[in-house]
Amino acid sequence: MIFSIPDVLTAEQLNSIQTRLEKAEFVEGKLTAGWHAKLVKNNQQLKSGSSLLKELKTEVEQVIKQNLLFQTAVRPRRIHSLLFSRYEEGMSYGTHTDNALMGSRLLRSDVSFTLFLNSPDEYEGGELVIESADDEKAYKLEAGAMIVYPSSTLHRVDTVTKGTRLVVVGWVQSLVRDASQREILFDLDTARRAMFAREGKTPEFDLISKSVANLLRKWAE
Ligand SMILES: O=C(O)CCC(=O)C(=O)O
Ligand SMILES: [Fe+2]
Repeated sequence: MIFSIPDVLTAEQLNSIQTRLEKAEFVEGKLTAGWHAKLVKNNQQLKSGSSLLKELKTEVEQVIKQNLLFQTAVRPRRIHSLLFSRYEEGMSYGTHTDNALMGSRLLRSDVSFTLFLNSPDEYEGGELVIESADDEKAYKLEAGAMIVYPSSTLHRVDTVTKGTRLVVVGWVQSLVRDASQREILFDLDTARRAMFAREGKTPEFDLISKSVANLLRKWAE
């Protein structure tokens, strides 16, 4: 399931993050890419180990974690490996797949996300393109919005031909590893919330709630 979430960050939060990033030290993105992704990764990212990275990571993780749509659709166990990436004119990230296990703790990447930190008006090109078996789709969202997609895909960032693209990318180890199981839970949860809003706590709502809980018990790890 690929979906977007608008307004994950407020204008104030975006402003504050942008201001802090303006003065920050960025390094070559290749430093954190796997051996094959290195060949096609041409961007910059906030220096790892810096206190600013720690501070921003905590802030952004906190906001993402609290988003209800994210919680129900992704079921995060760990949000991890956040990178603040910058693409200047001429930069891109060619077709690749994300590493399955990341960092020294070998956290699994079930779900990938890109949270856009500046407006699409500020740059040309720079679309995130996600491939499927017979098609591909390009995403370039408003500042503060986030695109969420399965880590199992091939994807790329097209060349920025003008301006600067600023994003946070990150990965999630989900409580529910299987994407089709996550989708069943998401659909049932969405349906029961709609029923609750319309009719309150009916016996049908209770039955669906019971199923959601029992499926989670079966599938969560
Ligand atoms: O910048 C993006 O939107 C995605 C970057 C990406 O694919 C990655 O860092 O693995
Ligand atoms: Fe990627």
